[in-house]
Amino acid sequence: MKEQYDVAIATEQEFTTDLKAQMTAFGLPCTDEQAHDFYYYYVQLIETNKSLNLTAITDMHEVVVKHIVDSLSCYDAQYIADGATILDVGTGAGFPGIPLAIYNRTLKITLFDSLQKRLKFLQTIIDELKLENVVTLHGRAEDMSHTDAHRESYDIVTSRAVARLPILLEWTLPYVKQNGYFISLKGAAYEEEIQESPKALDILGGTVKEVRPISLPTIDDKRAVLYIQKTKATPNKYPRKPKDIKEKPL
Ligand SMILES: C[S@@+](CC[C@H](N)C(=O)[O-])C[C@H]1O[C@@H](n2cnc3c(N)ncnc32)[C@H](O)[C@@H]1O
Repeated sequence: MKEQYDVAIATEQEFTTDLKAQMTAFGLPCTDEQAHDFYYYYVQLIETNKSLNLTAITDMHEVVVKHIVDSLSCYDAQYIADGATILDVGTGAGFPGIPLAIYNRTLKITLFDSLQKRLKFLQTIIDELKLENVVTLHGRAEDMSHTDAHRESYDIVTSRAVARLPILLEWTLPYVKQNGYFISLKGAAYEEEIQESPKALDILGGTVKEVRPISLPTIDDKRAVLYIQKTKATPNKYPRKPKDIKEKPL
């Protein structure tokens, strides 16, 4: 933890210059207002990380590229229309939900996590940045989709770094409205994970519409965004009990 206490916080000018450069390199223009909001989020992330485990990434440039630009790498109006309802499953410190909410304030985003402390941190960001388009939801992904308020209720579900794809599909697809999308932000093993998933996709009603390899500015690693459409209803018995999902993935 000592290291985290010593992390230097960049000035707003340093942060904004880098953020705008990396977002432009990725093809996403960034306004001054958005940059200002992202700076506030970055500072709070680093400050709060001293007492609450939020992220292992604390270097300013890495926060810009690996958290902010990476979160926005899934943003595409072809899939994410203005005003869309989005559930971010396993949002943690708010990725990709908060960057999407700052980038497009018409999106109606629910930040969902099983850890209340992280949601409390996110509520302070929501309040301070007046993100009227964002709410938090506390619970387990496997439980809440059995309630009428949440089942097949979201245009889009997003998730980054939460579970392997066959498990994640059982957690997320029940929340997606028919014809909506589950958008999965994945790391190096994405091809292997897709190969593990045909049975889960078939049972749960998902179809892989696009696998988009992502190349982030200034770093050389393998990642992709998967756009998975909900093409038929998920049978009511899914998701199964947490133990069955983990021990017997579809
Ligand atoms: C590795 S973090 C990833 C956080 C964030 N999405 C990111 O990319 O930085 C995984 C998050 O998923 C949450 N999580 C794990 N299992 C969950 C479940 N069954 N239901 C809801 N959230 C869960 C954890 O509390 C944690 O905040």
